[in-house]
Amino acid sequence: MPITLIRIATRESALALWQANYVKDRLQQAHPNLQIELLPMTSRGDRVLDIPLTKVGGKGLFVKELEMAMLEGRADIAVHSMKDVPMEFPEGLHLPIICEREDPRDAFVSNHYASFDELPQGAVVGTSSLRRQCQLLARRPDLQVKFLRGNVNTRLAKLDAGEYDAIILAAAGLLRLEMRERIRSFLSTNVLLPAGGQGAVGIEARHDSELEALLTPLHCAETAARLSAERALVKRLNGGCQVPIGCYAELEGDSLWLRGLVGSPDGKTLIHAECRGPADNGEALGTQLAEQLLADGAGKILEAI
Ligand SMILES: NCc1[nH]cc(CCC(=O)O)c1CC(=O)O
Repeated sequence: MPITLIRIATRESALALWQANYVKDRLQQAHPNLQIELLPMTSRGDRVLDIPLTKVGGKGLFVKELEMAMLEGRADIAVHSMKDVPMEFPEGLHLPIICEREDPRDAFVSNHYASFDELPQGAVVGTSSLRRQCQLLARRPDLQVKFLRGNVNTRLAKLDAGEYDAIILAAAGLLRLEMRERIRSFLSTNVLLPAGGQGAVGIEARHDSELEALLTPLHCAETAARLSAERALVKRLNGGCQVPIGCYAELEGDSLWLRGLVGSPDGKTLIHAECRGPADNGEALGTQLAEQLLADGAGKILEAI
């Protein structure tokens, strides 16, 4: 029996729903006769959080629930923000598709200041990402970094309530939610190296060659090559989205240029490294750069977290 229906398990946050609908629309374009349904899933308790606080077997509760739905046959695929996707998959599941990357940069969002450089002495900046915190403090030790969690709309509401002079968010989330006007400026990757996978969406699925063939038109080989290097670096450093690791790969013809960074949360120590290598072996490149960061002292910083 050929596949006639694909069910997409998704979280219910605005961003998760946007991403699921994006995959749905693109799949529908590629296969007009295919039936595609969303299966929105409410998580216990912490559904308002973008970064799940509760970890189950090393994974966020959300990811676990989406995976259960696929393993139990209630859903066929799940759509993830690649920067939040774990490195390991349960038996029977894998991540065959990586879609074209949106803008990978972080965005400066403020109601009073046009750019990071305009922030006055001692300004309060909202982020709960150690990666952002360490890089911003390295540049501006006078700033006060203040805890900020929640989904994109929650974070913006807290900014608007006056709790922060500015907040830092992934540009991709704001662009997808049609909130480009909220972005006062983009932070260059030289100032703020993104998280591995930032801005890219991936599709997790059961092992099934027919399903995979249907999904193939959504795959972006260039994005996948870049992310293979970034994810290998993060994997070698045992990092998730809660650690102060930045990494970013760009294609230069057949070659990848990979930059990586590990920083102490106070921004006093930043370890940078970069390397170039063949684009068809990003994994080796990522591992190699992670080794270099470790040789330069990254291990000590990461152990202290
Ligand atoms: N960790 C939260 C998260 N996961 C994915 C995105 C959106 C951007 C993306 O897809 O990389 C965000 C929001 C943010 O970091 O501001």
